[in-house]
Amino acid sequence: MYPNLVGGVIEAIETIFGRDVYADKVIERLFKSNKKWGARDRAFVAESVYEIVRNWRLLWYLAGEEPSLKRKKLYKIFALYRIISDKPLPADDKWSDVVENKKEIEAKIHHITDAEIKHSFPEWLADLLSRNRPYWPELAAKLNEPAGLHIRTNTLLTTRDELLQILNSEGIDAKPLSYCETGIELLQRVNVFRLESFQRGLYEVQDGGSQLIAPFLQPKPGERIIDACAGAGGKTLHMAALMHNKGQIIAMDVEEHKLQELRKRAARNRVDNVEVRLIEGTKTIKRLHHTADKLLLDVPCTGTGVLRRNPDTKWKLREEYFQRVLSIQKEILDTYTDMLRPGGFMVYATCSLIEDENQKQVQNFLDRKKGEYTLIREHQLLPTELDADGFYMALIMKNE
Ligand SMILES: C[S@@+](CC[C@H](N)C(=O)[O-])C[C@H]1O[C@@H](n2cnc3c(N)ncnc32)[C@H](O)[C@@H]1O
Repeated sequence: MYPNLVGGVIEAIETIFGRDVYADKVIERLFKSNKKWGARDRAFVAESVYEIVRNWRLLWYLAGEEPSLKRKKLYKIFALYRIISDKPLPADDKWSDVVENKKEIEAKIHHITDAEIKHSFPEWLADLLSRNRPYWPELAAKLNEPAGLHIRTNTLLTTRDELLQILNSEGIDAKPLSYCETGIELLQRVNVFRLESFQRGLYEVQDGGSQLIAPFLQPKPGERIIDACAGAGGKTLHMAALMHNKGQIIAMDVEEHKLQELRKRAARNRVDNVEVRLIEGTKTIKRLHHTADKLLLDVPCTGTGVLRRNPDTKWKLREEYFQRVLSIQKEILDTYTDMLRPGGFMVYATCSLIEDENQKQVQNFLDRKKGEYTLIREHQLLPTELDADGFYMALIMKNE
Protein backbone atom coordinates (compact mmCIF):
# COMPACT_ATOMS: atom_id res chain seq x y z
CA MET A 1 0.00 0.00 0.00
CA TYR A 2 1.89 3.00 -1.27
CA PRO A 3 1.42 6.44 0.29
CA ASN A 4 0.38 7.89 -3.07
CA LEU A 5 -2.53 5.44 -3.26
CA VAL A 6 -3.74 6.38 0.22
CA GLY A 7 -3.26 10.03 -0.80
CA GLY A 8 -5.48 9.33 -3.83
CA VAL A 9 -8.19 7.89 -1.57
CA ILE A 10 -8.06 10.96 0.67
CA GLU A 11 -8.15 13.32 -2.32
CA ALA A 12 -11.21 11.50 -3.71
CA ILE A 13 -13.05 11.70 -0.38
CA GLU A 14 -12.32 15.44 -0.17
CA THR A 15 -13.83 15.97 -3.63
CA ILE A 16 -16.86 13.73 -3.09
CA PHE A 17 -17.89 15.44 0.13
CA GLY A 18 -16.36 18.88 -0.38
CA ARG A 19 -17.42 19.57 -3.94
CA ASP A 20 -20.51 17.41 -4.12
CA VAL A 21 -19.26 15.29 -7.03
CA TYR A 22 -20.42 11.69 -7.44
CA ALA A 23 -17.93 8.97 -6.44
CA ASP A 24 -17.85 7.23 -9.85
CA LYS A 25 -16.93 10.51 -11.60
CA VAL A 26 -14.28 11.36 -9.00
CA ILE A 27 -12.66 7.94 -9.30
CA GLU A 28 -12.75 8.06 -13.11
CA ARG A 29 -10.92 11.42 -13.06
CA LEU A 30 -8.44 10.23 -10.46
CA PHE A 31 -7.53 7.23 -12.63
CA LYS A 32 -7.12 9.47 -15.68
CA SER A 33 -4.61 11.65 -13.87
CA ASN A 34 -2.73 8.64 -12.44
CA LYS A 35 -2.15 6.55 -15.54
CA LYS A 36 0.68 4.60 -13.91
CA TRP A 37 -1.61 2.87 -11.44
CA GLY A 38 -2.08 -0.79 -12.33
CA ALA A 39 -5.26 -2.88 -11.96
CA ARG A 40 -4.55 -3.74 -8.31
CA ASP A 41 -3.79 -0.12 -7.40
CA ARG A 42 -7.03 0.99 -8.99
CA ALA A 43 -9.00 -1.74 -7.25
CA PHE A 44 -7.49 -0.69 -3.90
CA VAL A 45 -8.36 2.99 -4.42
CA ALA A 46 -11.90 2.36 -5.72
CA GLU A 47 -12.75 -0.14 -2.98
CA SER A 48 -11.36 2.08 -0.20
CA VAL A 49 -13.24 5.16 -1.46
CA TYR A 50 -16.54 3.32 -1.81
CA GLU A 51 -16.24 1.63 1.59
CA ILE A 52 -15.43 4.92 3.32
CA VAL A 53 -18.42 6.59 1.64
CA ARG A 54 -20.66 3.65 2.56
CA ASN A 55 -19.60 3.75 6.21
CA TRP A 56 -19.14 7.53 6.58
CA ARG A 57 -21.43 8.02 9.59
CA LEU A 58 -20.17 4.91 11.40
CA LEU A 59 -16.53 5.93 10.92
CA TRP A 60 -17.10 9.41 12.39
CA TYR A 61 -19.08 7.87 15.24
CA LEU A 62 -16.09 5.63 16.01
CA ALA A 63 -13.75 8.61 15.72
CA GLY A 64 -15.95 10.37 18.30
CA GLU A 65 -15.91 13.55 16.20
CA GLU A 66 -18.07 15.60 13.85
CA PRO A 67 -17.35 14.97 10.13
CA SER A 68 -14.62 17.19 8.72
CA LEU A 69 -12.58 17.35 5.54
CA LYS A 70 -9.28 18.23 7.20
CA ARG A 71 -6.56 16.00 5.77
CA LYS A 72 -5.28 14.87 9.17
CA LYS A 73 -8.77 13.79 10.19
CA LEU A 74 -9.37 11.99 6.90
CA TYR A 75 -6.23 9.91 7.45
CA LYS A 76 -7.73 8.90 10.79
CA ILE A 77 -10.98 7.93 9.03
CA PHE A 78 -8.97 5.89 6.52
CA ALA A 79 -7.20 4.09 9.37
CA LEU A 80 -10.53 3.38 11.09
CA TYR A 81 -11.92 1.96 7.85
CA ARG A 82 -8.94 -0.41 7.59
CA ILE A 83 -9.42 -1.51 11.20
CA ILE A 84 -13.17 -2.21 10.97
CA SER A 85 -12.61 -4.13 7.73
CA ASP A 86 -9.87 -6.14 9.41
CA LYS A 87 -7.30 -5.00 6.86
CA PRO A 88 -3.64 -4.30 7.66
CA LEU A 89 -2.18 -0.82 8.08
CA PRO A 90 1.51 -0.21 7.44
CA ALA A 91 3.54 1.36 10.26
CA ASP A 92 2.98 5.12 10.11
CA ASP A 93 2.75 7.81 12.78
CA LYS A 94 -0.34 9.24 11.09
CA TRP A 95 -2.58 6.53 12.48
CA SER A 96 -0.69 5.24 15.51
CA ASP A 97 -3.39 6.36 18.02
CA VAL A 98 -6.08 4.53 16.03
CA VAL A 99 -4.00 1.36 15.90
CA GLU A 100 -3.32 1.53 19.64
CA ASN A 101 -7.07 1.76 20.34
CA LYS A 102 -8.07 -1.15 18.09
CA LYS A 103 -9.70 -3.13 20.93
CA GLU A 104 -11.70 -0.13 22.15
CA ILE A 105 -12.94 0.53 18.60
CA GLU A 106 -14.05 -3.07 18.18
CA ALA A 107 -15.90 -2.94 21.51
CA LYS A 108 -17.60 0.31 20.49
CA ILE A 109 -18.90 -1.27 17.27
CA HIS A 110 -20.16 -4.26 19.19
CA HIS A 111 -22.34 -2.02 21.35
CA ILE A 112 -24.05 -0.09 18.54
CA THR A 113 -27.77 -0.85 18.45
CA ASP A 114 -29.03 1.86 16.05
CA ALA A 115 -29.21 0.51 12.48
CA GLU A 116 -28.75 4.02 11.09
CA ILE A 117 -25.40 4.39 12.85
CA LYS A 118 -24.21 0.83 12.30
CA HIS A 119 -25.05 0.97 8.58
CA SER A 120 -24.50 4.72 8.16
CA PHE A 121 -27.73 6.48 7.19
CA PRO A 122 -28.56 10.13 7.80
CA GLU A 123 -31.30 10.50 10.42
CA TRP A 124 -34.00 11.97 8.14
CA LEU A 125 -33.51 9.30 5.49
CA ALA A 126 -33.52 6.48 8.03
CA ASP A 127 -36.83 7.86 9.38
CA LEU A 128 -38.38 7.70 5.91
CA LEU A 129 -36.98 4.30 4.98
CA SER A 130 -37.82 2.62 8.29
CA ARG A 131 -41.46 3.80 8.35
CA ASN A 132 -43.79 0.74 8.43
CA ARG A 133 -40.77 -1.55 8.18
CA PRO A 134 -40.14 -3.71 11.26
CA TYR A 135 -37.29 -5.35 9.29
CA TRP A 136 -35.49 -2.00 8.82
CA PRO A 137 -32.19 -3.15 10.46
CA GLU A 138 -31.95 -6.03 7.98
CA LEU A 139 -32.78 -3.71 5.06
CA ALA A 140 -30.27 -1.08 6.23
CA ALA A 141 -27.55 -3.75 6.42
CA LYS A 142 -28.38 -5.03 2.92
CA LEU A 143 -28.43 -1.54 1.40
CA ASN A 144 -24.95 -0.95 2.78
CA GLU A 145 -23.42 -3.97 1.00
CA PRO A 146 -21.73 -3.72 -2.40
CA ALA A 147 -23.95 -4.94 -5.27
CA GLY A 148 -23.14 -7.74 -7.73
CA LEU A 149 -22.39 -7.09 -11.39
CA HIS A 150 -25.47 -8.03 -13.43
CA ILE A 151 -26.03 -8.03 -17.17
CA ARG A 152 -29.12 -8.49 -19.36
CA THR A 153 -28.90 -10.86 -22.33
CA ASN A 154 -29.88 -9.16 -25.57
CA THR A 155 -32.29 -11.82 -26.81
CA LEU A 156 -32.39 -10.17 -30.25
CA LEU A 157 -28.87 -11.50 -30.81
CA THR A 158 -28.34 -14.48 -28.51
CA THR A 159 -29.79 -16.67 -25.76
CA ARG A 160 -28.77 -16.65 -22.11
CA ASP A 161 -27.23 -20.16 -22.36
CA GLU A 162 -25.24 -19.22 -25.44
CA LEU A 163 -24.07 -16.00 -23.79
CA LEU A 164 -22.93 -17.91 -20.70
CA GLN A 165 -20.75 -20.07 -22.96
CA ILE A 166 -19.37 -17.04 -24.80
CA LEU A 167 -18.49 -15.34 -21.51
CA ASN A 168 -16.86 -18.54 -20.38
CA SER A 169 -14.72 -18.61 -23.52
CA GLU A 170 -13.64 -15.03 -22.68
CA GLY A 171 -12.48 -16.29 -19.28
CA ILE A 172 -15.41 -14.84 -17.31
CA ASP A 173 -17.08 -16.81 -14.54
CA ALA A 174 -20.79 -16.16 -14.63
CA LYS A 175 -24.10 -17.68 -13.51
CA PRO A 176 -27.76 -17.14 -14.48
CA LEU A 177 -29.96 -15.09 -12.13
CA SER A 178 -32.75 -17.37 -10.91
CA TYR A 179 -35.48 -14.73 -10.78
CA CYS A 180 -35.33 -13.27 -14.28
CA GLU A 181 -35.04 -14.92 -17.67
CA THR A 182 -32.42 -12.64 -19.16
CA GLY A 183 -30.19 -11.94 -16.15
CA ILE A 184 -26.64 -13.11 -15.56
CA GLU A 185 -24.33 -12.34 -12.64
CA LEU A 186 -20.64 -11.97 -13.40
CA LEU A 187 -18.72 -13.57 -10.57
CA GLN A 188 -15.59 -11.50 -10.96
CA ARG A 189 -14.99 -7.78 -11.35
CA VAL A 190 -14.21 -7.11 -15.00
CA ASN A 191 -14.38 -4.09 -17.24
CA VAL A 192 -17.14 -5.56 -19.41
CA PHE A 193 -17.11 -2.61 -21.79
CA ARG A 194 -13.79 -3.86 -23.17
CA LEU A 195 -15.02 -7.40 -23.88
CA GLU A 196 -15.75 -8.37 -27.46
CA SER A 197 -19.08 -9.91 -26.43
CA PHE A 198 -20.19 -6.50 -25.10
CA GLN A 199 -19.04 -4.64 -28.19
CA ARG A 200 -21.04 -7.09 -30.33
CA GLY A 201 -24.17 -5.97 -28.43
CA LEU A 202 -24.86 -9.35 -26.81
CA TYR A 203 -25.76 -7.74 -23.46
CA GLU A 204 -26.16 -4.56 -21.46
CA VAL A 205 -25.16 -3.94 -17.85
CA GLN A 206 -28.43 -3.89 -15.87
CA ASP A 207 -29.36 -4.95 -12.35
CA GLY A 208 -31.51 -8.10 -12.19
CA GLY A 209 -34.33 -6.28 -10.36
CA SER A 210 -34.41 -3.61 -13.06
CA GLN A 211 -34.85 -6.42 -15.61
CA LEU A 212 -38.26 -7.17 -14.08
CA ILE A 213 -39.71 -3.76 -15.01
CA ALA A 214 -40.05 -4.02 -18.82
CA PRO A 215 -41.76 -7.47 -18.62
CA PHE A 216 -44.20 -5.98 -16.06
CA LEU A 217 -45.65 -3.91 -18.95
CA GLN A 218 -45.79 -7.05 -21.18
CA PRO A 219 -44.66 -5.36 -24.41
CA LYS A 220 -45.79 -7.26 -27.52
CA PRO A 221 -44.51 -7.22 -31.14
CA GLY A 222 -46.41 -4.65 -33.22
CA GLU A 223 -47.47 -2.39 -30.34
CA ARG A 224 -46.82 1.33 -30.11
CA ILE A 225 -45.13 2.03 -26.79
CA ILE A 226 -43.98 5.33 -25.31
CA ASP A 227 -41.06 5.24 -22.90
CA ALA A 228 -41.47 8.75 -21.51
CA CYS A 229 -38.45 8.94 -19.18
CA ALA A 230 -36.16 6.79 -21.27
CA GLY A 231 -32.80 8.21 -20.16
CA ALA A 232 -29.99 6.25 -21.81
CA GLY A 233 -32.52 3.55 -22.65
CA GLY A 234 -31.88 0.58 -20.33
CA LYS A 235 -35.56 -0.35 -20.39
CA THR A 236 -36.20 0.88 -23.94
CA LEU A 237 -33.73 -1.70 -25.23
CA HIS A 238 -35.23 -4.42 -23.06
CA MET A 239 -38.73 -3.62 -24.37
CA ALA A 240 -37.46 -3.64 -27.97
CA ALA A 241 -36.10 -7.16 -27.41
CA LEU A 242 -39.43 -8.30 -25.89
CA MET A 243 -41.17 -6.86 -29.00
CA HIS A 244 -38.74 -8.76 -31.29
CA ASN A 245 -37.88 -5.39 -32.85
CA LYS A 246 -41.43 -5.13 -34.25
CA GLY A 247 -43.84 -2.24 -33.70
CA GLN A 248 -42.62 1.10 -32.39
CA ILE A 249 -41.12 2.57 -29.25
CA ILE A 250 -40.97 6.33 -28.83
CA ALA A 251 -38.17 7.01 -26.36
CA MET A 252 -38.37 10.43 -24.74
CA ASP A 253 -36.44 12.38 -22.15
CA VAL A 254 -35.71 15.97 -21.17
CA GLU A 255 -31.94 15.44 -21.44
CA GLU A 256 -30.50 15.25 -24.94
CA HIS A 257 -27.14 13.75 -23.89
CA LYS A 258 -28.92 10.72 -22.43
CA LEU A 259 -30.90 10.21 -25.64
CA GLN A 260 -27.64 10.46 -27.57
CA GLU A 261 -26.27 7.58 -25.50
CA LEU A 262 -29.52 5.66 -26.13
CA ARG A 263 -29.00 5.98 -29.90
CA LYS A 264 -25.48 4.50 -29.57
CA ARG A 265 -26.70 1.64 -27.42
CA ALA A 266 -29.62 0.90 -29.77
CA ALA A 267 -27.20 0.63 -32.71
CA ARG A 268 -24.92 -1.72 -30.79
CA ASN A 269 -27.94 -3.83 -29.73
CA ARG A 270 -29.25 -3.96 -33.34
CA VAL A 271 -32.49 -2.38 -32.13
CA ASP A 272 -34.26 -0.60 -34.95
CA ASN A 273 -37.83 0.03 -33.80
CA VAL A 274 -37.00 3.03 -31.57
CA GLU A 275 -37.69 6.65 -32.39
CA VAL A 276 -36.02 9.13 -30.09
CA ARG A 277 -37.68 12.45 -29.13
CA LEU A 278 -36.44 15.18 -26.86
CA ILE A 279 -39.16 16.64 -24.62
CA GLU A 280 -39.01 20.38 -25.23
CA GLY A 281 -42.21 21.35 -23.47
CA THR A 282 -45.86 20.45 -23.09
CA LYS A 283 -46.29 20.54 -26.88
CA THR A 284 -44.15 17.41 -27.34
CA ILE A 285 -46.53 15.57 -25.03
CA LYS A 286 -49.74 17.04 -26.47
CA ARG A 287 -48.82 15.92 -29.99
CA LEU A 288 -48.89 12.33 -28.75
CA HIS A 289 -52.24 12.43 -26.91
CA HIS A 290 -54.09 9.10 -27.01
CA THR A 291 -51.53 7.50 -29.34
CA ALA A 292 -49.85 4.85 -27.16
CA ASP A 293 -50.98 1.28 -26.57
CA LYS A 294 -48.62 1.17 -23.64
CA LEU A 295 -46.67 3.71 -21.62
CA LEU A 296 -43.65 3.36 -19.37
CA LEU A 297 -43.11 6.07 -16.76
CA ASP A 298 -39.72 5.22 -15.25
CA VAL A 299 -39.73 8.48 -13.33
CA PRO A 300 -36.88 10.41 -11.67
CA CYS A 301 -36.73 9.48 -7.97
CA THR A 302 -34.55 9.52 -4.84
CA GLY A 303 -32.64 6.42 -5.95
CA THR A 304 -32.95 4.92 -2.47
CA GLY A 305 -33.37 1.44 -3.98
CA VAL A 306 -29.94 1.60 -5.61
CA LEU A 307 -27.88 2.78 -2.64
CA ARG A 308 -25.74 -0.37 -2.92
CA ARG A 309 -24.44 0.97 -6.25
CA ASN A 310 -24.46 4.68 -5.38
CA PRO A 311 -23.69 4.90 -1.66
CA ASP A 312 -22.96 8.63 -1.87
CA THR A 313 -26.65 9.26 -2.58
CA LYS A 314 -27.12 8.83 1.19
CA TRP A 315 -25.11 11.99 1.78
CA LYS A 316 -25.97 13.99 -1.33
CA LEU A 317 -29.73 13.52 -1.16
CA ARG A 318 -31.46 16.45 0.56
CA GLU A 319 -34.98 16.70 1.90
CA GLU A 320 -35.64 19.57 -0.54
CA TYR A 321 -34.74 17.31 -3.48
CA PHE A 322 -37.05 14.61 -2.12
CA GLN A 323 -39.92 17.12 -2.08
CA ARG A 324 -39.05 18.36 -5.57
CA VAL A 325 -38.92 14.86 -7.00
CA LEU A 326 -42.36 14.11 -5.49
CA SER A 327 -43.87 17.02 -7.38
CA ILE A 328 -42.10 16.08 -10.67
CA GLN A 329 -43.51 12.54 -10.35
CA LYS A 330 -47.01 13.95 -9.72
CA GLU A 331 -46.71 16.26 -12.74
CA ILE A 332 -45.51 13.40 -14.97
CA LEU A 333 -48.38 11.17 -13.82
CA ASP A 334 -50.96 13.91 -14.36
CA THR A 335 -49.86 15.02 -17.81
CA TYR A 336 -47.94 12.19 -19.56
CA THR A 337 -50.75 9.68 -19.01
CA ASP A 338 -52.76 11.63 -21.63
CA MET A 339 -50.50 9.96 -24.22
CA LEU A 340 -52.09 6.59 -23.44
CA ARG A 341 -55.14 5.48 -25.43
CA PRO A 342 -58.24 4.33 -23.55
CA GLY A 343 -57.91 0.61 -22.86
CA GLY A 344 -54.11 0.94 -22.85
CA PHE A 345 -51.73 -0.09 -20.06
CA MET A 346 -48.96 1.75 -18.30
CA VAL A 347 -46.24 0.99 -15.78
CA TYR A 348 -45.18 3.59 -13.24
CA ALA A 349 -41.75 2.62 -11.87
CA THR A 350 -39.09 3.99 -9.54
CA CYS A 351 -35.82 2.78 -8.03
CA SER A 352 -37.02 4.03 -4.66
CA LEU A 353 -38.02 2.37 -1.41
CA ILE A 354 -40.00 5.34 -0.09
CA GLU A 355 -43.80 4.89 0.02
CA ASP A 356 -44.49 8.56 -0.82
CA GLU A 357 -42.82 8.09 -4.22
CA ASN A 358 -44.42 4.70 -4.81
CA GLN A 359 -47.69 3.32 -3.39
CA LYS A 360 -48.85 6.72 -2.12
CA GLN A 361 -47.96 8.53 -5.34
CA VAL A 362 -49.95 5.98 -7.36
CA GLN A 363 -52.92 5.98 -4.95
CA ASN A 364 -53.09 9.79 -5.02
CA PHE A 365 -53.01 9.73 -8.84
CA LEU A 366 -55.86 7.20 -8.97
CA ASP A 367 -57.87 9.33 -6.52
CA ARG A 368 -57.27 12.52 -8.51
CA LYS A 369 -58.37 10.81 -11.75
CA LYS A 370 -61.57 9.52 -10.13
CA GLY A 371 -62.13 6.13 -11.76
CA GLU A 372 -60.37 6.89 -15.06
CA TYR A 373 -57.63 4.37 -14.26
CA THR A 374 -57.49 0.94 -12.55
CA LEU A 375 -54.52 -0.40 -10.63
CA ILE A 376 -53.97 -3.96 -11.88
CA ARG A 377 -51.06 -4.87 -9.60
CA GLU A 378 -48.09 -3.31 -7.86
CA HIS A 379 -44.86 -4.70 -6.48
CA GLN A 380 -42.15 -3.35 -4.21
CA LEU A 381 -38.95 -5.24 -4.82
CA LEU A 382 -36.64 -5.28 -1.79
CA PRO A 383 -32.93 -6.12 -1.76
CA THR A 384 -33.64 -8.23 1.34
CA GLU A 385 -35.83 -10.58 -0.74
CA LEU A 386 -33.79 -10.97 -3.93
CA ASP A 387 -30.16 -10.38 -4.78
CA ALA A 388 -31.23 -7.21 -6.58
CA ASP A 389 -31.63 -3.49 -6.12
CA GLY A 390 -34.91 -2.06 -4.81
CA PHE A 391 -37.59 -1.11 -7.36
CA TYR A 392 -41.27 -0.27 -7.29
CA MET A 393 -43.59 -1.00 -10.21
CA ALA A 394 -47.32 -0.49 -10.72
CA LEU A 395 -49.31 -1.77 -13.69
CA ILE A 396 -52.26 0.52 -14.37
CA MET A 397 -55.01 0.36 -17.01
CA LYS A 398 -56.65 3.39 -18.59
CA ASN A 399 -60.33 2.48 -18.57
CA GLU A 400 -62.21 2.54 -21.91
C1 LIG B 1 -34.94 6.63 -13.60
S1 LIG B 1 -34.28 7.58 -14.89
C2 LIG B 1 -34.68 6.63 -16.30
C3 LIG B 1 -33.84 5.43 -16.53
C4 LIG B 1 -34.12 4.75 -17.85
N1 LIG B 1 -35.52 4.51 -18.08
C5 LIG B 1 -33.37 3.44 -17.99
O1 LIG B 1 -33.98 2.36 -17.92
O2 LIG B 1 -32.14 3.49 -18.18
C6 LIG B 1 -35.39 8.91 -15.01
C7 LIG B 1 -35.23 9.77 -16.24
O3 LIG B 1 -36.24 10.77 -16.22
C8 LIG B 1 -35.72 11.90 -16.88
N2 LIG B 1 -36.59 13.04 -16.53
C9 LIG B 1 -36.48 13.94 -15.54
N3 LIG B 1 -37.50 14.82 -15.58
C10 LIG B 1 -38.28 14.44 -16.62
C11 LIG B 1 -39.47 14.95 -17.19
N4 LIG B 1 -40.09 16.01 -16.70
N5 LIG B 1 -39.98 14.33 -18.28
C12 LIG B 1 -39.37 13.23 -18.81
N6 LIG B 1 -38.24 12.71 -18.30
C13 LIG B 1 -37.71 13.32 -17.24
C14 LIG B 1 -34.29 11.98 -16.42
O4 LIG B 1 -33.50 12.71 -17.33
C15 LIG B 1 -33.91 10.51 -16.35
O5 LIG B 1 -33.27 10.10 -17.53
